[in-house]
Amino acid sequence: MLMQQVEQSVKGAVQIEGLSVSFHRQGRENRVLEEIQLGIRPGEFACLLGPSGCGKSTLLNLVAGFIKPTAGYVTVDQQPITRPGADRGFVFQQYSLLPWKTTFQNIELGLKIRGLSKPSRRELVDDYLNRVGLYKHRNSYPYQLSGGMQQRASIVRALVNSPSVLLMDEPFAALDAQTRHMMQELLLDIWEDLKTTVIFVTHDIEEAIFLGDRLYIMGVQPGHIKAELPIRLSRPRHFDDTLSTEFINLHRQVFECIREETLKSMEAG
Ligand SMILES: Nc1ncnc2c1ncn2[C@@H]1O[C@H](COP(=O)(O)OP(=O)(O)OP(=O)(O)O)[C@@H](O)[C@H]1O
Repeated sequence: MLMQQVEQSVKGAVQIEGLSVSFHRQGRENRVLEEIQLGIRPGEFACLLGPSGCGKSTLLNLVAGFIKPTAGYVTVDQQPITRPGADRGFVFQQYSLLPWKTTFQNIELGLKIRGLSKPSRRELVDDYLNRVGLYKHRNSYPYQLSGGMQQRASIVRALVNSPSVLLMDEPFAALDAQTRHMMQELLLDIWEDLKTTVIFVTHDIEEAIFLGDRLYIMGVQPGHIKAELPIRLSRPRHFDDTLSTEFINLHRQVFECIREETLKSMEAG
């Protein structure tokens, strides 16, 4: 059990109300998201799925506070989001470790900025590094790590700061299939300890069903929440679960829902 477990479980309520975003380019308005309404409970694992360009990353960036909405708002634990903050950790698709720092130094950075003492930083970071099998690579530089190892370090870097919400934008998309499955199981293992709220963007239907408590399937033109689907598969989940009839039926249901939207966006060119 990780040290931060207890304090995590009651934080991380995300509320999105009437959220719309438009971008302007060369005098033309591009309405990307319209009237998004959703509530994610503390500790919930929510997955955002939808065709390319429907606005998944934009929605995640709004929760992160990287961009501002045209209308509506996001709150985390009743606090309106206006900018990035330590209550939200972010894991990107691209490996984003600082190349001139070791694994340990990359992970401890946020703790150092927050003023944690050296022994406390070492204890916390090493605890996580052991947990994700990276302890012996603590003094390696990012170029010496595989893609999967770098993403494990990126996840730890986000979690070590005890965020209420972990935002993940296709974090495993660049990994090979075997590594991706291992990373999914590892992420669930950690999440089941910490119960941090997770919002996870993915293209991969199997990944979303395997990980999520709830799927938000987005539609296009402009981006909106088309369907909300609770996933009631028992936990802990294992890769074999993806072969069950229940899983396959859910997959089919989600596939059909996304296919309709993909066809719409293709017809619109
Ligand atoms: N900063 C920006 N300025 C202008 N347009 C933007 C900006 N960010 C996103 N867009 C546009 O918003 C739309 C949605 O993009 P977004 O990346 O959120 O979609 P997505 O569903 O995550 O796509 P993908 O699955 O392909 O990553 C796209 O048409 C994109 O061109």
